[in-house]
Amino acid sequence: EFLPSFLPRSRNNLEEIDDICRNVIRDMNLWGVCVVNNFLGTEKGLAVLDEVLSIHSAGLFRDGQLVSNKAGASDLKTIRGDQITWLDGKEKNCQNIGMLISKVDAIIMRANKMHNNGKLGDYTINGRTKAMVACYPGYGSHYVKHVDNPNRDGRCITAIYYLNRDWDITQNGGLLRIFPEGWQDQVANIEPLFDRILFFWSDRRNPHEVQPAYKTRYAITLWYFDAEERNEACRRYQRDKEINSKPGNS
Ligand SMILES: Cc1cc(NC(=O)CCC(=O)O)nc(C)c1Br
Ligand SMILES: [Fe+3]
Repeated sequence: EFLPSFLPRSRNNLEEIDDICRNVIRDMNLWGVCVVNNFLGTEKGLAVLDEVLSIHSAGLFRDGQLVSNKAGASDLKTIRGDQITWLDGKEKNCQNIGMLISKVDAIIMRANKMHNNGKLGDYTINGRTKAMVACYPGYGSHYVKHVDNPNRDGRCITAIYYLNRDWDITQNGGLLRIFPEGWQDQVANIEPLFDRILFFWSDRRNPHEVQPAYKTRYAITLWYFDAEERNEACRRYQRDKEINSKPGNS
């Protein structure tokens, strides 16, 4: 319907981006972890979910690694971990995933500029991985406790967008538990709720695990690079490759 022009414009998305940036900067510098709910709004969130569901039903997810179940060797049944696929968001029928990626980029790049002369947590962020779309198929699939970037591969921030509607953690499991360094014995229990995005430092400060999920659980992950750490990792990789390619080396 026609809206009289004198009505206040809805908060434009730059104001919204600024608000989110301030939250991200504060929480990352205070806790190393930041949760933002209602990131895209229901309608756009559902559009992203639809694209992920159609990718999944098209069988484009690579089977996740096999993890032996808790019963150990006795019971040979193995449980698939997460199934994943990598997207840059420009593929056909992925425009909403592409819009999500652009919004996360806008937040990270703006937060990077806003905070003490262009550094977020003393990082200079200049790139990221493709988007990793992950699906935990349920039936107890989980992800063991790990650190995303234990050996300075260049990744400084992990961003995970969750797509799970009507998620009941008591029935469906799939809790992400982070054990932030410096929090003493406190842990961060993150429910993988629809339209929620989570940011955390990718290095050893944030070991985390996904507890067994009993309903299909979707997430889209982006990892952002720190320029210096990434360049150093690439130089190390090149050097190792040269050393290993010389005759007589292992
Ligand atoms: C493939 C891969 C997946 C993940 N995912 C999570 O940690 C789960 C987070 C969540 O879905 O809540 N992490 C690493 C370091 C690799 Br590699
Ligand atoms: Fe991880």
